[in-house]
Amino acid sequence: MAVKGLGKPDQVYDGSNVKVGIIHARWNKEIIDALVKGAIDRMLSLGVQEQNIIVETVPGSFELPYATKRFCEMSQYDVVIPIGVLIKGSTMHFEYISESTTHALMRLQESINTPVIFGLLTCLTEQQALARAGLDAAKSMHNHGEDWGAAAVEMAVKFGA
Ligand SMILES: O=Nc1c(NC[C@H](O)[C@H](O)[C@H](O)CO)[nH]c(=O)[nH]c1=O
Repeated sequence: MAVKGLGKPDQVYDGSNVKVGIIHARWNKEIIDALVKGAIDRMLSLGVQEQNIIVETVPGSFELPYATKRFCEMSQYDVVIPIGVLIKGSTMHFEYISESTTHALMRLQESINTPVIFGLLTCLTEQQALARAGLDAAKSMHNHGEDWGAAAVEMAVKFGA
């Protein structure tokens, strides 16, 4: 039995009154699109209304923190899901973006007083990223976007402003 992971949800949360913002990067589009679809499909299955899921895009993951902040200043959301896919290249670019973006997204919650779901994949290989979007041939992992959608509904219902 797998130990790692979220396990069965402790409760199913009703998303019918939840308004969600998804801000996603456009780097690594095939993987991004699968993650975004996974998050949306899971939220719809939890009762979130389609018109209450607002999607915006940015060029890359480094733009996510600022865009998420402005997104929440321009409209009211119960929760936001920044989504990005970072894949290690041959330089230190990956490390600097991963570290700075992760810390910025964590800190952002206090300043916007809105739950921020961590939708950043930080992968050492393309194969790792494909697997976490449910796109690898072996279907070795589930689509992590589904987890982010479920977390978004729970956080909005429990702690939404
Ligand atoms: O370099 N690799 C990646 C990347 N770089 C671009 C960066 O986020 C930003 O958009 C530019 O530096 C301009 O500010 N952005 C990603 O989302 N994934 C990557 O794997």
